[in-house]
Amino acid sequence: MSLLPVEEAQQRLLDRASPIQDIEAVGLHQAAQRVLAKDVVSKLTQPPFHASAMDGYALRAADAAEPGTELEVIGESAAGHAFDGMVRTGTAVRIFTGAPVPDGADSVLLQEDAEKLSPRCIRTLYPVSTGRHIRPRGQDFTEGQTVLNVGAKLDFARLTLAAAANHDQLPVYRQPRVALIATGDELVPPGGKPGPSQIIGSNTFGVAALAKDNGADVLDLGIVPDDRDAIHRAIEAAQAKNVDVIVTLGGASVGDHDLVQSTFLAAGMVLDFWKIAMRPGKPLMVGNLGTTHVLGLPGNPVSSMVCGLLFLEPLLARLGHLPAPNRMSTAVLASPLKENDRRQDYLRARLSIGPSGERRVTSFEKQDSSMMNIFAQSDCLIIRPPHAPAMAAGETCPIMLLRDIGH
Ligand SMILES: Nc1nc2c(c(=O)[nH]1)N[C@H]1C(S)=C(S)[C@@H](COP(=O)(O)OP(=O)(O)OC[C@H]3O[C@@H](n4cnc5c(N)ncnc54)[C@H](O)[C@@H]3O)O[C@H]1N2
Ligand code: MOO
Repeated sequence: MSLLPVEEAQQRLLDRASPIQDIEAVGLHQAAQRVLAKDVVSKLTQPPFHASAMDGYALRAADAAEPGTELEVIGESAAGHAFDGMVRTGTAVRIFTGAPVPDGADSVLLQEDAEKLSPRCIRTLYPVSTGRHIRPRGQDFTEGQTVLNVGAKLDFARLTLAAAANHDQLPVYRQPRVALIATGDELVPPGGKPGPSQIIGSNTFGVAALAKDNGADVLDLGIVPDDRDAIHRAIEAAQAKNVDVIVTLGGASVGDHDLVQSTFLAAGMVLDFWKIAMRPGKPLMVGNLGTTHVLGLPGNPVSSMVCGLLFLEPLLARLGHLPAPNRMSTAVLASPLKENDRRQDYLRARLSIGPSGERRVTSFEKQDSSMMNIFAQSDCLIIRPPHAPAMAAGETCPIMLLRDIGH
């Protein structure tokens, strides 16, 4: 099988994926960052009454046209406690922010603009115009109005609007369910004391975090040894949970102990493609087990992270009705790059801001795909297309952002 170009591999993966249609109703706290499955129609009008925007006095603007007018204070309207009388000429009602404006009043005079002569009498110091400091009923939205559309991701602002529109539950699409299976006899979980020839199985945590960032519900099936039966049991465990995606970590290459592909094939997986013209990440495998997407990520930590960014992230976005995060940008090279070979290269690199405010990028000298320390220090990946010619410092190159500068 020849090496597949990255973009073609991404397209083939996405062509097979369709957004999840299952809908569930969840409480508002659970709804944060989820995607709306139906329009949200307001159940009430907001504000539900003409409301004061300030602390002061509700009155008739005509009474306050001339500063120095004395008005009788006939009552009080506070938030949650309306005044149910009528404001007539020559009278005012003490009012507080958020309180209903009493009948008859058409404006609110700031308390700073009034002199309190006695508990029942004020003198106006400034004129006030009609409607001043009053939030009209329905100014924000009205009952029956569509305030949010299907497909909206419920960020903090939209969630607050949905709550204000009197919804305590919201219909959202089911999150994509992702099972993670790390394979390798050498792997032990973090926190213990690795024996001779053992290393820490770390990739799961990064891939899980990336999947969660992209809206997934993650099931970590732990570490399984390089053993067909053990891998098969993990596949069955994933299937029992009806996951949408199974991600394996390691065992994707061609060694005698790389058993992932053969075990999945024996379990019925239809292989879509294997081996991509990219570095790192060449042995990436993609297939389908029934309706479940299978992503076999290489074991080298940087390879699995880069494959996660390039393949798992857009897949989860598609399944979850979201646009894939746009990580693409450009930067000015701070140091030259040599010509590239046939694999699309993703060079770990650091960003800085140049003297004219331009974004400058410096690639790390060492690019070994096992080096997580360098990857974690990288702000971006410089993209080097297959056979890209050498580039001089000062030229602009495409990059893929890993995080915002300074984070
Ligand atoms: N003869 C060839 N050998 C290799 C090729 C090839 O084309 N021909 N490809 C190389 C490339 S490129 C990569 S990438 C690796 C990936 O191989 P595998 O996916 O089979 O990965 P493993 O062999 O299982 O592991 C590689 C490396 O990563 C460590 N590892 C594995 N899982 C984890 C984990 N969950 N957390 C942390 N580290 C992990 C593992 O111990 C190995 O050191 O194959 C090359 N070989
Ligand atoms: O493609 Mo591998 O991921 O170079 O180490």
